[in-house]
Amino acid sequence: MVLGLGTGSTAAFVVDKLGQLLSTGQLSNIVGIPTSKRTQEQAASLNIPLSTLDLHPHIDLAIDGADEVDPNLDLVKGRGGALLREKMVEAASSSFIVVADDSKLVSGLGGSGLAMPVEVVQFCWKYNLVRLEGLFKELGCEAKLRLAGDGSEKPYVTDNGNYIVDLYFKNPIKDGFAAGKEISAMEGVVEHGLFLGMATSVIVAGKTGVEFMTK
Ligand SMILES: O=C(CO)[C@H](O)[C@H](O)COP(=O)(O)O
Repeated sequence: MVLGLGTGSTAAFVVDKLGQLLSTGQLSNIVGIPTSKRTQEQAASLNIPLSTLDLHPHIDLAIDGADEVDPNLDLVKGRGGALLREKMVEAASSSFIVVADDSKLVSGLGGSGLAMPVEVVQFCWKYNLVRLEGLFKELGCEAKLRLAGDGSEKPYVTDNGNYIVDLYFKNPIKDGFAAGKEISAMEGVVEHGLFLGMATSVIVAGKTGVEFMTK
């Protein structure tokens, strides 16, 4: 079985569990396709066999976390910075299961007030930041370059050598597909964090237990 291995604090639990199941012999014959360098390092440290999309262009199942989940199982992903590889791996997967807690549930994407990331090339990133903010002006969008988070003014650099512009919306996005299309059409945009029509099911943990959301 070819498994897409997600990125983030939730996906890390999944990777840990896979490592444990492999080491106790409860699982065998799997190969993992990691969605970030972080996940690659974690999986390698647990002796999970790894490969690439080049060698395994068809993935059976991907498991990952999400930042926002709407009632249609459309997602915002990439606050962990791995959106490009996540989207490539998850788009190549026959099934894509999201694991999240109920704080991630929103009625409309962009509605959490937290970031919706867009990966952009480093060249003239400010030009694209201004264009992205202008695109969603009527939603009260504020665009910010993501920083490395080490207290410096250095930008965060993705595994692919790009920057991230985080979009903060005052109002949720009405038409995710139209928004995604417009963002992707911008020269210099590499990928955006709207994962639409991709999740097969979502496992949501809440105070009262675990709920399965399917289409
Ligand atoms: O998209 C992601 C990384 O790019 C993560 O899946 C998302 O940010 C959720 O992370 P966490 O499980 O830590 O809340």
